[in-house]
Amino acid sequence: MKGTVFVVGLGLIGGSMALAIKKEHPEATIVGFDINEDEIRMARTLAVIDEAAASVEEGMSRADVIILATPVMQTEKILTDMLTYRLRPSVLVTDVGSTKQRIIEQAKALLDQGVMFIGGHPMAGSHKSGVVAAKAHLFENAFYILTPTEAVPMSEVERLKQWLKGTKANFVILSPNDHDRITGVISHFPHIIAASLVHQAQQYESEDELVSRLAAGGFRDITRIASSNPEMWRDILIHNKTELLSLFDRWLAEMHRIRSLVEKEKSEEIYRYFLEAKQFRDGLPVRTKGAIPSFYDLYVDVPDYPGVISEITGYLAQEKISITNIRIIETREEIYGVLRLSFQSEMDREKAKQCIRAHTNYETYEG
Ligand SMILES: NC(=O)c1ccc[n+]([C@@H]2O[C@H](COP(=O)([O-])OP(=O)(O)OC[C@H]3O[C@@H](n4cnc5c(N)ncnc54)[C@H](O)[C@@H]3O)[C@@H](O)[C@H]2O)c1
Ligand SMILES: O=C(O)C(=O)C[C@]1(C(=O)O)C=C[C@@H](O)C=C1
Repeated sequence: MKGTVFVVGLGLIGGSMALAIKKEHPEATIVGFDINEDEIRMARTLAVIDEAAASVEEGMSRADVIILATPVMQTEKILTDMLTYRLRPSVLVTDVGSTKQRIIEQAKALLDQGVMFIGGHPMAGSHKSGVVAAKAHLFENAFYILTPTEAVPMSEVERLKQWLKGTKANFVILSPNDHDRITGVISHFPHIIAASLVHQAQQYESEDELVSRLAAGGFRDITRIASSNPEMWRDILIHNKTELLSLFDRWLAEMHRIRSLVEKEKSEEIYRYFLEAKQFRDGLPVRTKGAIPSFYDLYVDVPDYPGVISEITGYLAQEKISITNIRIIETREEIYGVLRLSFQSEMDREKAKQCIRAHTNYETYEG
């Protein structure tokens, strides 16, 4: 598609969106703006944007699509400022913020002026920030939630999806309330827990400096997200306050429940507590990232050492099992990578699973 896409906020998500759009629509012009001039310079050096705008207002005046990719409190402010800007009549405006209710509330004034605003949230990311961490494939196979209001015709939602096709994400439409309730449970509250675990370890560290030196795999896995951008998370907590307050109450009740089981040494119940959590966790489609699992995919947890891919493909070749696609989709900190192998049929996938199990002790999962 031809046109000018203006990205405000050239960080991890804004940069990744710019790259994904350019990949699918090379004829589009990507214009960017960031309050941090270093990010603009870096975005140009890395060819994430074609041009830098002189200001938010200047960039918006020539845009066919506007993507707000700033922390959510900044997005709210920009939405207010936009009310006085001169925009193209057919402009499509969207955001990528992790919360939706407050953003949509703010965007109502813009919608009242006839500007097509569609709230958005690509549900993939990282604890890293800044344009240097941006990747064109960041959102591939992830959920991408859209929260159009009734004022937005479906044809405009389809137009936005066409622009965002390069993300290769699975679009899902939700109400802003449902969005904030669900993301509160599976994203926002877990970030609070991760940060609180780090705080707890830090307090113990003052008593014994061995704490951080011994902090190993489990602690690192569960606290990775505590390394995320504090400004972004401060804004999210304030925006989703109501949901989070009720989650705090439920979490405290949950902690009291397990605390009491431990206090009373209820061994059978403690076992069940972990078993039920394991069963639910193991059933999550974690490795596919997205809504629609690709068929005949097999995921293999592989240790991160050179030659491991050729080792696995070698075993499969010996048994004449052909692979249609192979990809490392995720690297867990330092220990494992996840290898995604795709097959033409269910039978091939089953044979591959047996073959890998026979030759290695790597865990395999279906999508
Ligand atoms: N990081 C994730 O995992 C993730 C995933 C999905 C959505 N989001 C959402 O995406 C948005 C951006 O997050 P990110 O991870 O890219 O953060 P980031 O820190 O990497 O990038 C944000 C950028 O916005 C710029 N910025 C801040 N205020 C600005 C303003 N007023 N005008 C112009 N630029 C401004 C900052 O300088 C920074 O470069 C947030 O709303 C966040 O909630 C984040
Ligand atoms: O992988 C991570 O580091 C993330 O925290 C990504 C994550 C999430 O909670 O899943 C963070 C915030 C977003 O709004 C969407 C995705």
